[in-house]
Amino acid sequence: MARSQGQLQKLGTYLRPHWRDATLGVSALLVVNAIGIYIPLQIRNAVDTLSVTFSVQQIFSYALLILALASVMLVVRMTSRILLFGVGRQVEFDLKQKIFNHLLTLEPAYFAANTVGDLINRATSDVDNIRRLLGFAVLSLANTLFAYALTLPAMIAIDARLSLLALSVYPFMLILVSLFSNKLRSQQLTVQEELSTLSELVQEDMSGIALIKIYAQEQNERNAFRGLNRSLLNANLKLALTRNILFPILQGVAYGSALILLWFGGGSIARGEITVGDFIALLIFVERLAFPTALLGFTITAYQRGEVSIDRIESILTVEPKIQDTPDSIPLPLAQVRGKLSAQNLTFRYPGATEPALNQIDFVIDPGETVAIVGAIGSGKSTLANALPRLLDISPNQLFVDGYDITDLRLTDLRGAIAYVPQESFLFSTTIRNNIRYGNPMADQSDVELAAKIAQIHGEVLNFPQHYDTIVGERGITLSGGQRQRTALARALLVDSPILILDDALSSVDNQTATRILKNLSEGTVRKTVVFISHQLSAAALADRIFVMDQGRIVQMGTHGDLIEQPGLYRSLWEQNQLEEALK
Ligand SMILES: Nc1ncnc2c1ncn2[C@@H]1O[C@H](COP(=O)(O)OP(=O)(O)OP(=O)(O)O)[C@@H](O)[C@H]1O
Repeated sequence: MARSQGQLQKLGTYLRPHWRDATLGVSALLVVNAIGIYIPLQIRNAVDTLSVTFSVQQIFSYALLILALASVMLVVRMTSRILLFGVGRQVEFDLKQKIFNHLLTLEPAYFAANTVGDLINRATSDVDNIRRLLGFAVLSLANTLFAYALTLPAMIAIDARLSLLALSVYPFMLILVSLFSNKLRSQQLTVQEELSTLSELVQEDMSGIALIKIYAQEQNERNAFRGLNRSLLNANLKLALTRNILFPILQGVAYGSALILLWFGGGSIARGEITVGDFIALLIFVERLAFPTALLGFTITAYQRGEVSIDRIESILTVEPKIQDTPDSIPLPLAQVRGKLSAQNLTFRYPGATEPALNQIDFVIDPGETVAIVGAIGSGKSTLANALPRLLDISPNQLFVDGYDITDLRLTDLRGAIAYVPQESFLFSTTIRNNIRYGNPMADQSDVELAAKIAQIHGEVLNFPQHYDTIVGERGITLSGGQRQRTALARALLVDSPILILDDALSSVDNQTATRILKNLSEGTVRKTVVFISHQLSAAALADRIFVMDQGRIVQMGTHGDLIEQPGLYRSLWEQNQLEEALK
């Protein structure tokens, strides 16, 4: 009960911004129902008057009145539908906006724990359920309520006994609908599931088309598709069968009540208890109530489905971002950032992990210094790169920018001070120009080109069909791994932040080009602080200093010259690297 109250309150909050439209829509329904009562009463009067004294003029004036009323009812009904379905659509818009905005506040770890498919499902199907609930369900609930509240007294005023007899079959309609609606719902769900399995197969096969051809698996894939497509067909046929059974039965029940009325009403007319006009009015009233009654059953199902969806949506909206500003966050304007980075006893453990990914790390990196971080796979290099712009939930007093604890700094300022190129270079489906100026959309062409030149991609962009206007990504041309990485680097260079972190961001670029890029970076007029994470030791060797990581710790620090003099991990990595180079 308390849960249901909570859901109703939530519905109230969703509706509140649109209360005017909702109230107008519901009021319009009241008018529709009032006219709906008035018309049968006029028909009764017409029949009764005309059976006593027949006149063409009177028929004409009754017909005109009924036509006018029916026209008004039509327009008001349309208005109520436009308003109420509009409210559903508005709430759908608001919720989608709210979910998307909220998702943008959450840290990457949240997305690692929740699949994108599930989040998209909540933002589409669940929001859709709420839209239906607020459009269709509010409309039908109000309609049923008004229909009964106005029609019942009018019917009882004509003949209470006949009215109750005629309506006695309607509870069966409700029971039938609620019995069938559970079945309809589970069958609808099966159809949706079968459809998404089929779509997943198509999506996967189209992405892996080269693999299918290389392994000559076309026939197997065809068979798999046929199997899934058949399951979808079966699910659709079952759903159609249930619908095709239910709707004629409902119609039958409605006719049943008309039959009862005929049976008992005939006698009442003969005994002079009601007039023929009364009888016709009753017949119309009973018919009027059939549709809202059946709809009530579906409304209850829509409400139950909506309740589940409210829970699923609220479970996203109530997640508190772990990494966010506090009222005491300190601003750090870009112009004041010097670019000093330091760590004190930095330790970080991923949720559920037994070993820390970063273990008691200490360092100081001076403004303008280029530091390479090298080490074995899984030694914690990317974790350190993610920790600096606070993409991970780092505890206070461990990491500092210009002496400020990063957890005290305003997030936009901290991230504005750091340009970060992650391991996976992600490009949006837009032009190369827009990809490069993603962090600075107002940058002009000369800035875009300068960044592209430093990142050693400019020459290749000029060879593309539309140069900087070439569309890349899913809807455009496919760039090679190295081209993607250098485009992502140009994007980071364009924002011109004093600190640049490259997380293995040049792994697909050949050693010579990587070395040239690193030289470009260290030769700028205003030197950036560069953290260069790499497995390419020949490029890393150019750095001012090298940090060597092993199992979450920095085990060695120094210049390339110093480090190859000492026995240790760096020297063995370097010797291995030299051997590999010689064997190439
Ligand atoms: N999201 C995560 N959840 C749990 N453990 C993680 C997560 N990301 C990384 N790890 C673990 O943390 C450790 C450090 O990983 P990290 O990616 O920082 O290493 P790396 O040195 O960058 O490796 P590589 O050179 O392969 O990029 C590894 O043991 C890894 O399995």
